[in-house]
Amino acid sequence: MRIDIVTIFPEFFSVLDVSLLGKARVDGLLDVHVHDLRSWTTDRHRTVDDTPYGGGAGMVMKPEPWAQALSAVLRDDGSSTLVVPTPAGRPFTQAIARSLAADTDHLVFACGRYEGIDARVFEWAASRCSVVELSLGDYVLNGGEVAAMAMIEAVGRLVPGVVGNPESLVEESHEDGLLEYPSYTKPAVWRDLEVPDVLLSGHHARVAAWRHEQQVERTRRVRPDLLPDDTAR
Ligand SMILES: NC(=O)c1ccno1
Repeated sequence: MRIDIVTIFPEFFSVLDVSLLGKARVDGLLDVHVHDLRSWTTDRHRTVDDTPYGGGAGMVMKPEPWAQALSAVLRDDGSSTLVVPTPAGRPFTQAIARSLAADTDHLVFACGRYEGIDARVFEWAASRCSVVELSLGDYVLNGGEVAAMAMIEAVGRLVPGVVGNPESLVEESHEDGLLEYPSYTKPAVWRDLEVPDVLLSGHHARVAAWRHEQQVERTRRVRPDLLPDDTAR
């Protein structure tokens, strides 16, 4: 999978050189390129923003640098997906992460700052690629970079080969519509707190049943909204 990121803070994404995603880049599983939006400005001050039409506080990102930048990174065949992290987007979920990891091989992240990017950029881009506006949650960040980083990690880790043991991707929160069960490791007793006996029983069927019960109980307690209506909440 190729990932292009357009931002005015390219240094923000140096973290993509470490850990699993960093190794995936070295292994050629992820091909990540970070671009400075200001590379596509033409004035001495490398201006990327201006005052909003209609008035209001803050500044809006100018359309032309974005159009130049996206023209340089979007594929000509329309196969790119432009991801716009924004609080005004659809909620980013594990299902969306799975879909992006499985169905796209080129993601372009447009990281806005200030009050956002001139809306015409996305109208223009929609004739050249799929445009998806996605929100990390119902809160506002100072820009799209933190959200893009989270989305890149959530999608990148699902690309085959990035996570060493694919089994570890299966029993995770939201993979089956439930929150994950609690996990334990040695010692069996720690500060007078014991690991549940069933996990020491070696009885795989009982362990599996207990873990599912824990998932349902935790989901009912913490995220009842995730449970189907016909499940007793
Ligand atoms: N909630 C979000 O995804 C977001 C992106 C930029 N600011 O907030």
